[in-house]
Amino acid sequence: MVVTSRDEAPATLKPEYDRASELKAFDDTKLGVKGLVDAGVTEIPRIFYSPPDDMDNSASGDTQFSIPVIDVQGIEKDVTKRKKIVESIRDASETWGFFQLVNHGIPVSVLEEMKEGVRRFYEQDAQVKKEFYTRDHLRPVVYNTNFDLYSAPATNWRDTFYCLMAPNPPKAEDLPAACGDILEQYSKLVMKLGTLLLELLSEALGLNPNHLNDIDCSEGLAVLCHYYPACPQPELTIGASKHADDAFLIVLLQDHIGGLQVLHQDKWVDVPPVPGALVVNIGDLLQASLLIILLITNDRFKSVEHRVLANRVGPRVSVASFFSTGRRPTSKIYGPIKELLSANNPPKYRETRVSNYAKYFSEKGLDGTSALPHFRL
Ligand SMILES: O=C(O)CCC(=O)C(=O)O
Ligand SMILES: [Fe+2]
Repeated sequence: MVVTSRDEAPATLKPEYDRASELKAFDDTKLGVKGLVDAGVTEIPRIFYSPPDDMDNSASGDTQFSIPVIDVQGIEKDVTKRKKIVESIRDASETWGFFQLVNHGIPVSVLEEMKEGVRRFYEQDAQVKKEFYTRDHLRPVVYNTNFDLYSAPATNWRDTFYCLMAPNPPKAEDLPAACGDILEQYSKLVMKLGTLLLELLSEALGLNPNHLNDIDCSEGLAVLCHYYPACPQPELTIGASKHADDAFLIVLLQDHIGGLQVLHQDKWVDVPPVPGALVVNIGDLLQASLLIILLITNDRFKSVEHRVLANRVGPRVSVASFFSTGRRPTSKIYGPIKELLSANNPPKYRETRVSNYAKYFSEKGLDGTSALPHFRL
C-alpha cells in the first residue's frame, strides 16, 4: 500500500501558473499519463498536484474495519442459502455501500484475460492508440485522461477508455483490436451478474425480485477500463479523487496492486485485492431511486465515497462496469420507489431525469463532493 505524506509538498502547489494551457498541451499529446511515464518523467507535471484535502490520509488503510466478502455459490439452487445471501447483501449495502463478491460465476480465466486486454490496449503502439483519444462521447470507444480534465480542481494520475456495451453495443469492428473480443465476452457475463445482483437487492428491500430490473436499472452498461501508470511521486497526486459513482450499481474488477479505498465512518478503508473476487458498490442513482428513509434520517443503501491512491509499482489496471447509460443518458425519469414510501417515510429526493443527473455530475467533475444533495427535496 502506498503511504502518502504532504511533508515535502513543493511551494508550486498553488496554481500560480497557466493551468488551462498546460492542461490543453497535455491533452493535445493524446498520449495520456502513460505517455509521460514512457517519456521517462521523474517529476510529475504540476497539473497533477492534488490539493492537500484530497490527500488527507490521517486514517488511511485503517485495519479496524474490512469490507464484507460475500460468497454467492449455489444461490440459484438453494432457497435457504439465497435468503442468507440476501441478508448479507442488505447489511453490506446499508452499512458499507460496498462489498466483494466471490464465486460469482465469471470464470477466473475471463477475469484474467479482461485485465490482460486492458493492458494490451494501453501498451500497444502509441499511434494506433491515439486514434481512440477523444472527448466526443458519441464515439464507440472514448479514450482520454480524466473525463473532467478541464473542470476538476486536480488532474488524476490515470487514463481511461470506455464503451457503452448495452443497450446497442458498438459493432465488433469498432472496438479496439487489442481487447474487443474479451470486452464483448466479459460484458455479457457482467450483465448477467448485474441482473442477478439487482434481483437480490430488490429482495433485500422487500420488493418483487424483478423490481429493479423492471425499472431498467440494468438497461445500460458502460464499461470503463482504467490504467494507473506507476507514479514517480505518488505522495503528490492521486489515481482517482474522492467521489461517488453516477450509476445504479457498479461491478469492479481490480488487479493485484491495490490502492482503492472506501470512506467508512470517516476513515479510509482499503479494499484489498482478493483473487477471483469482484467488488460491488451501490451508485448514486440506486441510492436516490430507492430513497427509503428508514425511521432514522439515513438513506437505506449507501452510495459511498471512494478514491484510488497513486502507486509507485504499477501499472494498476481496473475495469469498472457501470449499470447506467453513461454519458449517453436516457431521458427516463426516476424517483423514490412508491412501494417503499409511507407517511413516516416520505420521499427525500425529487423525481429526476437520468440525463439531468448525468449532466450535473459531469459538469461538477470529481471535486470531492456528492451530486446527490442537489436532487434532495
Ligand atoms: O479503479 C478503481 O479501483 C476504482 C474506479 C472507480 O472508482 C470508478 O471508475 O468510478
Ligand atoms: Fe468510482
